[in-house]
Amino acid sequence: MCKHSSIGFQFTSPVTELKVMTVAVLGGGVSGLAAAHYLCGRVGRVVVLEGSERLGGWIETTSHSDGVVFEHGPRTLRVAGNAGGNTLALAESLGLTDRVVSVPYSHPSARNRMILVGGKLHKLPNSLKTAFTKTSPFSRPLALSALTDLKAKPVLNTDESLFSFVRRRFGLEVAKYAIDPLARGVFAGNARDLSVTSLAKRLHVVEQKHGSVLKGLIKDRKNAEKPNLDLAKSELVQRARKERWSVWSLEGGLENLVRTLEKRNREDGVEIRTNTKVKGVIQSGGRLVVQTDSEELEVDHIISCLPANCLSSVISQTNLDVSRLLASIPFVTVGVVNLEYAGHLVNEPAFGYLVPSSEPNRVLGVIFDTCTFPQGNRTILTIMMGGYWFKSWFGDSPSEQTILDTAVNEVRQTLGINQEPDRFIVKILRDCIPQYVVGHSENVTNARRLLKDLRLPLSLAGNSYDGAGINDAIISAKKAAQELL
Ligand SMILES: Cc1cc2nc3c(=O)[nH]c(=O)nc-3n(C[C@H](O)[C@H](O)[C@H](O)COP(=O)(O)OP(=O)(O)OC[C@H]3O[C@@H](n4cnc5c(N)ncnc54)[C@H](O)[C@@H]3O)c2cc1C
Ligand SMILES: C=CC1=C(C)c2cc3[nH]c(cc4nc(cc5[nH]c(cc1n2)c(C)c5CCC(=O)O)C(CCC(=O)O)=C4C)c(C)c3C=C
Repeated sequence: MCKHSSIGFQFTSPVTELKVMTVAVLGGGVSGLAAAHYLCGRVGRVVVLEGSERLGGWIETTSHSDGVVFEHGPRTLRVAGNAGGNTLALAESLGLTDRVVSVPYSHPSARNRMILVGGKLHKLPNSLKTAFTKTSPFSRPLALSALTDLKAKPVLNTDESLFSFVRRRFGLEVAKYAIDPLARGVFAGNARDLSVTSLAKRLHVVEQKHGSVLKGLIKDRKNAEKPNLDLAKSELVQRARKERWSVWSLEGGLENLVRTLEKRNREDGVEIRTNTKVKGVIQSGGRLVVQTDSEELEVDHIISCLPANCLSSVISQTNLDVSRLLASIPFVTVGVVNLEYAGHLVNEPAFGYLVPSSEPNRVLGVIFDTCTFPQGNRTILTIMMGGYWFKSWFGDSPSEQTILDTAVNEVRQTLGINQEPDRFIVKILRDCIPQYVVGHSENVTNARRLLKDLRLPLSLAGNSYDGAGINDAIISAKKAAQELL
C-alpha cells in the first residue's frame, strides 16, 4: 500500500482524492520510478515491474573505491524549460539539493561547443562577435545564414528531416556542421532521418505559419512555452534561473537520482520488483492482466515506461495495430568507453566535441568529463561510437577490444594523448536510444488515439515518445500520472 503523498508542488492541483485502484508501472528506469513517485499517495497500490536485476535503465554510474566516478549513460540534465525546472524541483523534493552540482552558461564547458572536421577541432561560434566573423569550417560568417532564412521560400509540409529543413532555411553548412553533429550528440542519430516536427517543432510551426523561422519566432512570441508558475515555488529552480545554470548533475553521479527515487518509493510503500520481465498484457473486462514468469497481476491501469520496442512485443497479443505503430520507432546501439588518465591532458576546455557524419570517423563524439566536473588531478574522457551507423561500422557483435581500440586511437589522434589509460570501462548499450524519424509524432498520436478508442487503460510514458532526455522522460511520467488522477 502507498503510504503518503510527498510531492508537494509537483502537482498543479494541491489536493487529489485517493483512488482505490492498482496501477502497474512497467519498467524501472528513471521514468518508471518517477511515475510511481507521482502516483504514490494518490492511488491504492503501485507496483513497478523491472525486467533486469537493477533499477535505473540507461542511467548508470560506476563509483570506484577511490572515489573516481564514470558515467556510462547520461551525465547532465538541462535546466531550461518547464521540463528542466520540473526535474530540479523533483530533486529538491527528494532532498538532493546539497548534492546538485551546477554548470552555469558562463562555464567553458557550456560556452565551448566543438566539432571535429578534417581531423582538427573547431569551436562553433558562440557570441555575436564570432557569429559575424568567418570561423572555420564555415565558409562565411554564421550570421549570414539568417539572411538565407529571411530570403528562402517556405515549403509547406507536415514533416521532413531535420537536415533538409535546416539546409532549406539556413544553408548546407549549418545543416552539416551544426545540426548533423547535434543529432549525433542527442540521438546518436542521422539528421537526414530524424523528424523536424518531433525535434524542433516550434521552428517548423513558425516557418509554416510565417514563411521564415526568424520572422516567425519574433511574430509568434506569444505562443512560446509558457513558464509553469508552480515551479517558481521551488527554491532550487529559482536559484538555477538566477545563477543562469545551463546543466547540472549530482555529486557521485546521476545514478544517485535513481537510487534516491527508489528509496523514497520504497519508503512510500511502492512495490518494486526487479528480475520481473513483463511478457504480455491481456484484457479482462475493464481491467488488464500483466503477465510475468512468476505471476499474473490484475490491475486497473498500466503506465508503460518501457522503451517502445519492448512494449511493442509485450502488447503484440493485446492489439496488433498499436504494437505495429510502436515497432515503427527504431532504436540504435552505442559503444561507450570511459578512459581515465593521470594528470590534466585536455588543452581546450569544453564539454567535448562531436564528429559530423561527413567525417570518415567511427566515433560520434568525445566528452571531456573532467572539464565539466573536475575529479582531482585526473582526466576522464567518454568516447561514444556507432549509433545509427553501429552495424555498418562494427558489424553485429564487435568485441569490447575493438570498441576500446577505436576509443584509444581517437584520443591519440585528435587530442594527442599517447599514454595508456590508467583505467577504462567498455559498454555496448544495445538499442539504447529511440530515433524520432520523420512521421514519429503522427505515429505516436495514432498509437495514443487507438489506445483511447479501444478503452485500453494503458498510458505511454518514457523517452520513446515526447523527448529523448531525462527531463522529457520524467515529465512524460508525471503527465501520465496526472491524467490518470
Ligand atoms: C549514451 C547515452 C547518453 C545520454 N545522455 C543524456 C544526457 O546527457 N542527458 C539526458 O537528459 N539524457 C541523456 N540520455 C537519455 C536518458 O538516458 C534517457 O532519457 C533516460 O534514461 C530514459 O529513461 P526511461 O526510464 O524512459 O527508459 P530506460 O532507461 O530505457 O528504462 C526502461 C526500463 O525498462 C526495462 N524493461 C525493458 N523491457 C522490459 C520488460 N519487458 N519488462 C520489464 N522491464 C523492462 C529496462 O530494463 C529498463 O530498466 C542518454 C542516453 C544514452 C543511451
Ligand atoms: C559534446 C559531446 C557529446 C557527445 C559525444 C554526446 C553523446 C550522446 N548524447 C546522447 C544523448 C543525449 N545527450 C543530451 C544532452 C547533451 N549532450 C551533449 C554533448 C554530447 N553528447 C550536451 C552538451 C548536452 C546538453 C545539451 C544542452 O542542451 O546543453 C541529451 C538530453 C537532451 C535534452 O533535450 O535534454 C540526450 C538525450 C547520446 C545518445 C549520445 C551518444 C552518442
